[in-house]
Amino acid sequence: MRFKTRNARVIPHFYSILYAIFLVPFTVTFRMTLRFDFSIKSALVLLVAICIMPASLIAFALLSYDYLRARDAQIDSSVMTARTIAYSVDKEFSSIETTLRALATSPSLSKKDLPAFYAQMSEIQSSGFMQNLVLSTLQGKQLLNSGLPFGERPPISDRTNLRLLDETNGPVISGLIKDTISNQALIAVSIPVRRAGKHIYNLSAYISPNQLARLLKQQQLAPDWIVAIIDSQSTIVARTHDMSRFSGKQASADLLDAMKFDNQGWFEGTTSEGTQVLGMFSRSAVSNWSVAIGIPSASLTGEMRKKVGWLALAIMVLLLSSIGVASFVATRIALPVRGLRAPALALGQGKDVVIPSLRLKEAKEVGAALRQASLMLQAAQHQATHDVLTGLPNRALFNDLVSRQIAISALAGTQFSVLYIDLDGFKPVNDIHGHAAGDAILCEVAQRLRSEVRDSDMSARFGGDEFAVILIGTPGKTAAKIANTLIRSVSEPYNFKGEAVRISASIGVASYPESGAVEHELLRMADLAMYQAKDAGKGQVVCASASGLHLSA
Ligand SMILES: Nc1nc2c(ncn2[C@@H]2O[C@H](COP(=O)(O)OP(=O)(O)OP(=O)(O)O)[C@@H](O)[C@H]2O)c(=O)[nH]1
Repeated sequence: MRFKTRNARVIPHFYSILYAIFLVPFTVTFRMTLRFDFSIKSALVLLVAICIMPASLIAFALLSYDYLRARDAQIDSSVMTARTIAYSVDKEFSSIETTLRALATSPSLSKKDLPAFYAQMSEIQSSGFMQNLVLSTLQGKQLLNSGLPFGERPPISDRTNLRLLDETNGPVISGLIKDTISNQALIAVSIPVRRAGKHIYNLSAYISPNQLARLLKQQQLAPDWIVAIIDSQSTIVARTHDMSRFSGKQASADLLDAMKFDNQGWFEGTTSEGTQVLGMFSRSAVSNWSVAIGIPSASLTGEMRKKVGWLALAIMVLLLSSIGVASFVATRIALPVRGLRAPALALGQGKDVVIPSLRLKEAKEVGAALRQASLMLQAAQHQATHDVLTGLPNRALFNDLVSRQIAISALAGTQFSVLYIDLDGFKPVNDIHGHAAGDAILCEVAQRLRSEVRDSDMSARFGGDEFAVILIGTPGKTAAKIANTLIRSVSEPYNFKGEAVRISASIGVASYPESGAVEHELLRMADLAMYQAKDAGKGQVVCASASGLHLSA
């Protein structure tokens, strides 16, 4: 037998709840990730929360489901218990009826031998099972009462069951009746005594409600369960708790409401003393008496509350420890990633990229890529500003240096000179010894020029067989002397595959500020001077001064 319970209403929604548990957080998170920038830490913490929260909610849902199932089982078994107790009550009444029916057939009664019949009644009463037995007329006048000495009668007639006994063959069970002899509330079980089909007497047995309370005790019910036996008039007859207080009172309103339409079932409400209970009841179809069981809600949900408490604690610990681990991992990831900021900025500024110690594989890979990019950038920059063959600075870098030096010298009031160098007789080297020989000699020329000037000066190759030198802080005269030194150096023979190769150089000298105050003017003057040196027969030095171009001795 199943009862309609809350659980039954919950189960159809169970899968929708699970669906919502998973769908809602994931949708929210997905939208958040689209909208906001996350730090590694917040992303990991969020991830942990997303992983743990649905599992936690499922655990709570399963716990609730488990509780509802357990409550269902409790309801079913408690209704069965109520039915069993109601059956025991019926059996009690049935046993009394059997005794009464046997007594009603007594030959003493047929012979109207009332003393002998009284003796029989007394004997049954002395068994202790019944409070007393009464033989009365159809009008309710007591003829014999086993609770009184033979011949004595109570002052008031009991007419409780008379009308019913007239209509039925019994037994008729009264509610609680005030016994005029013992002054106790008792229950009367009455049958009609018939002879030749004629109703001649009524025979009743009175039992105490304690007799029924004993039945409750025999059931070994949980001590906090409040169990009551209720008569057909909804009056509490016996009870496990506070019987003296509630016996003879109406059952609680909640129980009466629940019993209005069903013979058995359950309800949630309060008992007569106001305890919140989960109540189960069963009404006997034979006697119309009921048994109600009230399980205090506190004891029913106590275990559930304990489990929920432990689960909440476990989830809290899991969540906090996971967030702690996530934070630690996030820091381990974020530190190396942040450590790449400085190298990236250095790369952008064209500075040396120094990769710090990064304890993360991916960050190390990015660091290595930054270093590689830095080297490639440096190589590209070198290529853009240097001559590929000789490695000397090219014209662009040289011009740039001249511009800067003009600015510096203008401020400092110093001088410097620029030498334009064009090799003499270089073409025949290519023609006679080949292009490779020409290349080797160009490199050697570069080397000689570099070695003849200071580190603070700079030699450059402009292309072909054209070179240039800037001499920092050097006035024109000194520059002319150095130019002659350079011609001597360049004119030294070159050894190419055992052969001595000879070339020379023509040099034009221009000095700042004498020959020009701006870069292009200064360089143009050096160029003109160099052509003048060529025209003067090569292997010469010509200086450009304010007064014109002069051959240097
Ligand atoms: N091997 C080699 N030769 C080059 C390179 N660049 C230019 N040349 C050659 O250098 C020569 C320069 O020409 P010129 O300056 O007229 O030759 P030159 O014999 O020095 O002439 P003068 O200056 O009048 O003495 C040309 O033959 C170019 O082909 C280079 O990178 N390597």
